Amino acid sequence: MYLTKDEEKTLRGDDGETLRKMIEILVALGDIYGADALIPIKSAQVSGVSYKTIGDAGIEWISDLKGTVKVPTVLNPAGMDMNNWERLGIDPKFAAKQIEIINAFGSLGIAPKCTCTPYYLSGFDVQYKDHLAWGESSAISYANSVLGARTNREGGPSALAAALVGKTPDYGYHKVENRKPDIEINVDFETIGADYGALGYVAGKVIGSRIPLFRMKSVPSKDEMKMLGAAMAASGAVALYHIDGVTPEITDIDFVYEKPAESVSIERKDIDAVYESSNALADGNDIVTIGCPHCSKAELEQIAALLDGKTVVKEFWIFTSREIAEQNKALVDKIEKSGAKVVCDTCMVVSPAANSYNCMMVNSGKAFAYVPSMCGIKATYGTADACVKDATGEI
Ligand SMILES: C[C@@](O)(CCOP(=O)(O)O)CC(=O)O
Ligand code: SF4
Repeated sequence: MYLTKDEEKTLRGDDGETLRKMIEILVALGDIYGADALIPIKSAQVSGVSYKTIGDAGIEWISDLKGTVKVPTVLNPAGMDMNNWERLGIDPKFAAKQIEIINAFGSLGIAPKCTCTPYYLSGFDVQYKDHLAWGESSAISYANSVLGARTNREGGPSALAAALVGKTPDYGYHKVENRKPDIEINVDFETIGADYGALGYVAGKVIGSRIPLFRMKSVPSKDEMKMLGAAMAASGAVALYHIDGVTPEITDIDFVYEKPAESVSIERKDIDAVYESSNALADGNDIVTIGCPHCSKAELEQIAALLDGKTVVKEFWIFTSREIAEQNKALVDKIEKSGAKVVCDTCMVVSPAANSYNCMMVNSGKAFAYVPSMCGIKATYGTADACVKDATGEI
């Protein structure tokens, strides 16, 4: 891989041991995947933040690093709400470790913004064709597909290396020739709300790590595309998808591609089966969660309206970023008046808070895929409306 004189100096260790180690990671990745150079990135999002997922080895790795990130950088959700961790019953020993992790990232100049929806944050805007180094699979999918930006699926260390160096190796999804669709998915029926998470859950299993081109009857909103992409990245490994007539790259006349050779149709009954699989768990949900990925303002508005005048009869947690919660205090108050809890910086999957429950109801195809494996508890699937009805004891 070609390196500039300055990059060579960094690799020799002239800029210190941390930057030497960081550029070494980038060069190794570039060599493995055939990159010809390092390219500047506009922002980074570092996953591997929760003590639940990185443990003591992760703390040690981050704590050894010195320096300051060169681009705006945010963190993926941590294992707890950093301002209010007692509320969900987090063990103080876990909290101490989590605070240590956030402080270690802080000493590298990374603000404690812990979210999988960095694209909602002010000062973190993403433009079409921007190069990024993001780590969380739903955020990557949203950036590549809905925003038309360019990022590979970075692991925790490579996203942090890119943040500290300000560059990433130019391979994979950074190259336009690797962004062409290679499977067509036809969805010839109307879809709305949680249908998109169920569709992503079904489609991800068919697509694997390929790039789908959806032909859809309905036009999804950005929040619906967020749910579709998150689910496909969890049940499959989809990092980029196109929707005919909707997403920016496929509607760009300069984007040259051929009709994919393989074409698959997903039927309404495939989506219904996701909702229905939940009925098999007869003993009921003892907790309901929404916000995988983190809620937008519009999603908080929807939950607040659905909860209006009602009281929850079981734990109901709604996850969002701290910035969205702070910008929408009235909505948060409205939701919490019902007894539901709006929780920041963390989520149902990366926090240990839900581990002691038996069965969680979700409106997210991604959470539906991950809650059983990462929290060791059962999951049921329903619309936001059904989640609210379950939490308030109406069904
Ligand atoms: C499950 C996930 O959303 C969060 C956990 O990952 P991490 O601990 O932040 O690396 C990661 C992903 O799907 O990319
Ligand atoms: S599991 Fe869901 S809420 Fe948690 S970080 Fe991933 S996308 Fe976000």
